[in-house]
Amino acid sequence: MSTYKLTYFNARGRAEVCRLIFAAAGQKYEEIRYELHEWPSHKHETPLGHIPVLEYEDVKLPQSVSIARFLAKQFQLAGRDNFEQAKVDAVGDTIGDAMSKYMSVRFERDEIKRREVTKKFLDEELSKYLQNLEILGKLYSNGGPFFVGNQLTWVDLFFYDLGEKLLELDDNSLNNYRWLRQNRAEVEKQPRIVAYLKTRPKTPF
Ligand SMILES: N[C@@H](CCC(=O)N[C@@H](CS)C(=O)NCC(=O)O)C(=O)O
Repeated sequence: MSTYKLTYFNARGRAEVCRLIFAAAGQKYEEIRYELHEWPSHKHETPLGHIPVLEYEDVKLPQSVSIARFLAKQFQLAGRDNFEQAKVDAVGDTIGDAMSKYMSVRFERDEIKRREVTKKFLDEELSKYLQNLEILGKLYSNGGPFFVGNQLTWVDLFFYDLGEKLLELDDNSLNNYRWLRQNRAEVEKQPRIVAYLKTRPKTPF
């Protein structure tokens, strides 16, 4: 049995940051990927009725960002000291805000409304999140390509994932954000990430 078991849909969604952390750490884990129709009969097995859930030491941990932070600390991807971790968290919370907004837009059930909110998100709302992320990147990166302290942390992986989602929505969405594009390019060069991206299951979102 693996030390870590991650349960989510057969999708990247909110679990992909955790999978990227496992990949960057070279850590093996067990994975359950539910198809949508399988989920209702498993919902009651989770602490809060939603996924992702990480099982560790026979305990189930919900909340994607809490799981990501825990894994990052386990694998030294959270920042080298307390203050670096605070900077990493400030970036992570800013990405989290953008991710929550993206999720509400992308998975709006009513199709007409979804088109409206997607347009508003892309035309009016997204730029503030991305500008804020560039500000933090330039502030904490010491001139390097990673968000904090010249080394890869989980928030570089978190932004890699958010960026992929944004580019799926609009392939011009990162055009005005050179620092953020370079940050993603650097993540994409990491050998373990290269290997993971090549072999991960292909899913629509
Ligand atoms: N804040 C939670 C949100 C979790 C969440 O809403 N998960 C969705 C999938 S992305 C889910 O479980 N949906 C099925 C349901 O609520 O029944 C997190 O970040 O993990």
